[in-house]
Amino acid sequence: MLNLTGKNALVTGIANDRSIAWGIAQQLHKAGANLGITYLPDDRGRFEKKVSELVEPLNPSLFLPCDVQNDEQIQATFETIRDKWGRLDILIHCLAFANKDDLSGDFSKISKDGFNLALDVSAYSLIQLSAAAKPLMTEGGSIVTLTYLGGVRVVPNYNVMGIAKAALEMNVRYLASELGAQNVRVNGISAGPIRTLASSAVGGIRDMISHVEQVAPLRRTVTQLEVGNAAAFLCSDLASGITGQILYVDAGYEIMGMG
Ligand SMILES: NC(=O)c1ccc[n+]([C@@H]2O[C@H](COP(=O)([O-])OP(=O)(O)OC[C@H]3O[C@@H](n4cnc5c(N)ncnc54)[C@H](O)[C@@H]3O)[C@@H](O)[C@H]2O)c1
Repeated sequence: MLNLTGKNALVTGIANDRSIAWGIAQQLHKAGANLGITYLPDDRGRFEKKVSELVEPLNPSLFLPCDVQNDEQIQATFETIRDKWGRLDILIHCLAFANKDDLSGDFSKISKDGFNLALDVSAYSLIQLSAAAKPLMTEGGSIVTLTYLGGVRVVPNYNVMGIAKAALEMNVRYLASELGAQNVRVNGISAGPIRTLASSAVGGIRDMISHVEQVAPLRRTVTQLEVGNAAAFLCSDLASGITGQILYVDAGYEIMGMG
């Protein structure tokens, strides 16, 4: 039985009701986890109110601002977890960012600043959040991040995010190797394309989705809740022997040699 009762889970990356992190948060809640939710704070307050209203039915016991480019906010987030929860069991890293200019057109035009930004937010952040989580995962734990096929194959327009996802997937392996000694498992979910705020910045996302719908074995793409189910599984004792892996939740698209 998939049961996360008594587990403290921090979920990052909810922007709205299309977010993959929202699908994950709902399934972790359904499995009984106690949730902490972070949102991206900004001067325009784009997310705080919207996300707070969205997650209310899941009764999160923590709701905190956390921009992964802000070291003080990361520190404050994990200090609050230590003070309020004492222990962390689950960390969901479900965020990424790149300039729109670097998500279409010629790959070779990616700027150094655009490269650094994408890698910092989308890949380095997993290292930083895992380092902060490590001392709090005193009874073992599970860390799950979100990746995409564009990190291992060339997908038109994915460009700088492809490099970021390649780095992220390698982070999963190195972190799994280090944290396994304290029974913390680290895995990635490689999700099929889903329409979200972040994916709308990738050039030609509609074409990518309709292509997957035509050629994936299941003849469709996946939903946020299906990704959430896989995340809940990876965070549960049912996955106690699984670490350092990338699990494809993509309606089977990854196996196809000709599309
Ligand atoms: N949508 C897809 O097709 C798809 C497929 C595979 C993987 N993914 C991955 O899933 C994850 C979630 O993306 P999504 O598609 O749900 O889009 P989304 O826009 O709903 O989520 C992206 C999140 O990243 C957050 N974020 C951006 N910069 C941040 C920062 N500096 N600090 C903290 N948070 C920040 C945003 O606030 C947002 O909540 C990403 O890693 C994305 O690459 C998405």
